[in-house]
Amino acid sequence: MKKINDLPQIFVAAIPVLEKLEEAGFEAYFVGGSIRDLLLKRHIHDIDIASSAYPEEVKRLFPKTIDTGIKHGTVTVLYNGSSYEITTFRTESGYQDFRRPDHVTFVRSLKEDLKRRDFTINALAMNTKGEIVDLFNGLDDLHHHLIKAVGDPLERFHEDALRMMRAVRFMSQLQFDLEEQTEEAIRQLHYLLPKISVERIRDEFVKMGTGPNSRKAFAVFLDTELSEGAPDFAGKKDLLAIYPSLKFDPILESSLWAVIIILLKIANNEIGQFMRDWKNSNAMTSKVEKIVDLFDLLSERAPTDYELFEAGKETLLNTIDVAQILGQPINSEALVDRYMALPIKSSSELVIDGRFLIAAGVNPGPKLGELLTDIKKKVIAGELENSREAITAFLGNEF
Ligand SMILES: Nc1ccn([C@@H]2O[C@H](COP(=O)(O)OP(=O)(O)OP(=O)(O)O)[C@@H](O)[C@H]2O)c(=O)n1
Ligand SMILES: [Mg+2]
Repeated sequence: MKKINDLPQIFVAAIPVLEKLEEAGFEAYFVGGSIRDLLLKRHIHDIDIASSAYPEEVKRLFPKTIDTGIKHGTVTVLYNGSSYEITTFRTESGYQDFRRPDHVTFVRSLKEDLKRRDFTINALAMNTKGEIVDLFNGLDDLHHHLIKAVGDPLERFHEDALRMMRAVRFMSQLQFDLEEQTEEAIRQLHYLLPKISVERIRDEFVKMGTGPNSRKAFAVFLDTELSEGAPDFAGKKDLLAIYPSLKFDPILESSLWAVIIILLKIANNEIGQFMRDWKNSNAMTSKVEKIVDLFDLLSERAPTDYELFEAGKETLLNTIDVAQILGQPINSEALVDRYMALPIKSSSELVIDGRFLIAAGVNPGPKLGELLTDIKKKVIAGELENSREAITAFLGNEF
């Protein structure tokens, strides 16, 4: 049995919780993604505990608990300043709608619990001594960098169609290959993806698209037809087929969306709808709109200083990133130099505002806004110094 000797602190801190369950006669293990990430020496963001204790039994053992998902067997235990999710060993039944089941059956055996998990690398468990329980050859698959369904892949994907997205997400994130029969099952069941909520599809899609091997994973996403069930992707395979041959894998989520929108040749006034179809936030949508706008501009001509100012540093750098991913030649160094040389980089850096103009005798109204913009443009163009004296003199000449 493989044994981990120096457990990271995040596990060590939780051991008393597992011990308390064991002392009461129950089984308790660390399970799921944290064991996979521990063995891959990846960052461990949270740990999950599985136990033979039923939720009520867990609640009786610990003074502070929260009913996180009692129906699904999950209780959160507050212990020593940390919170731990403890989920009762369970098998899920009644998957008629291809989503997470709405009722689960609690079981007392670890094996029953592990065999309904998605992939062998996610079906590992570890006890308090650091000993790894590997009932489905997950260690071997981890070693061979393989995403392989536990047992019959068709069953696993019928249980939860989101797992098909998780497969390509892990391919990208972990830089793993997809086992043949698991891939074949996705090809057969790809049409089930629309049963899953867009939010959950989006979260996996973004993890795939911003992972280190997204181009390779995207090829499988297209080849298995999984893409056909994603929002606004149906019938767009030809356009999306460029993705696997991009110059780089996107790292930023905003770059991912901008690249997709550019590949799909989505018109500027339709970006909002596309982003809403994917249930993206308004903040992400406006960020992406600005990037695509600037990208379109840069593809045609050099921007003016005022256009660079209006785009702002974040959009400029993000657009350069997108151009590099797409392999679009742009002189990024010169653009950044020009931006850095702008006399002001945001409107708040202008030494005057509307109130200053009113005090200087300008009548309030639409003309005032126009005058302020005019002054800003002149300052940015280097035609007017950003000082009260220079601007006062300029006003004197104007009136
Ligand atoms: N559709 C799903 C989602 C989760 N799981 C199981 O529940 C564990 C925890 O799920 P989750 O936290 O969603 O995923 P992780 O594999 O932990 O990946 P991440 O690092 O993104 O949290 C998984 O490892 C897997 O054993 C599953 O079988 N099927
Ligand atoms: Mg997890």
